[in-house]
Amino acid sequence: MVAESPDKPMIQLRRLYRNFGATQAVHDISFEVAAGQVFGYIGPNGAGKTTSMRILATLDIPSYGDALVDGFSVINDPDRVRQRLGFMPDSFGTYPDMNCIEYLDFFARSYGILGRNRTKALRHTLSYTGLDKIAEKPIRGLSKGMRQRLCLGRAMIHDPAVLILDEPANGLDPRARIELRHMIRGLAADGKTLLVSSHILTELGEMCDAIGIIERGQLIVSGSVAEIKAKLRPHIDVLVQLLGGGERLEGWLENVAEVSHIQASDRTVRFQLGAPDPIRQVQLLKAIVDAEFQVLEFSTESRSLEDVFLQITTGAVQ
Ligand SMILES: Nc1ncnc2c1ncn2[C@@H]1O[C@H](COP(=O)(O)OP(=O)(O)OP(=O)(O)O)[C@@H](O)[C@H]1O
Repeated sequence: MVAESPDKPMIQLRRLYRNFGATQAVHDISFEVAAGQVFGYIGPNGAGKTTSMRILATLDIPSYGDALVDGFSVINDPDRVRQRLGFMPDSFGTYPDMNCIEYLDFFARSYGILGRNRTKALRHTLSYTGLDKIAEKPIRGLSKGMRQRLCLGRAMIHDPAVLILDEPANGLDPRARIELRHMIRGLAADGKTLLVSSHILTELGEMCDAIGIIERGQLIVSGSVAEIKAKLRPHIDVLVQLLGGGERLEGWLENVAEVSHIQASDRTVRFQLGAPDPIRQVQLLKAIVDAEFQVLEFSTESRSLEDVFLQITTGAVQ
């Protein structure tokens, strides 16, 4: 099942609130995820990610506001939401004595998938998650990575248009993380819409079309990774490598508008340029070359996602 219109929002949070006594676990969160997009939901422990995901998965109800999946409200139409949504929780119960195929078959039956369709769904899920070679292995013998795959398989067995994955990369080794990233991008390429949480921004940055950063129940910032970086980056860092004359370039740059924080040695000059506009960078490079500095390399250094995350969040938990 995939969405018909590519621009249609498949996930919508509309002014969502969830209080537990005095704790405002989710406080006025709104965002949308368009069909076929991967949205990274990032925040420190206790930020409110699981609470909002559980509401989307119809396992909890909001104190105020609404959440919609494919246009259906979790409050008014939870059954339709469940048909369209697969949820992979951050901790999950597996049955150690069952094998992979029995486990997936159990969930396929629970979704009412019958006969040939069930055989097809099982075959597709086992092959997609790479579990086909160990389909008959008991769950108790599976590695953490294989268990995560099995749980993803369980979430996708009924071919939902939307997948909600709560910290799927948690505890995985680097190879398993890369494989997970490929599976997530593959699902998006097949037209699925995904909401994926993590408390590590770099884990998600590269695989997401957009991200939202949540802290203490509030969405602090959302948008594409590039947009968020640009929003938070009033300057760019420039590195110039020269054949020599770095100190002379330092003196020259002191008279250039929007240049600051210059650090120079004979062959290397670093500085900040207060305009992220690429045209300005091209003009500056041309001016440096025209002034007869022997430039070997002119590069801009992009700030890491970790830096961006640290700048946005205060690390506060409740
Ligand atoms: N059932 C509950 N009863 C009381 N408080 C709760 C309940 N569920 C969550 N909370 C509180 O709500 C806040 C948000 O928790 P939530 O699990 O949504 O955060 P999270 O971002 O998913 O964190 P983590 O990364 O640790 O899973 C926390 O302060 C948590 O203690």
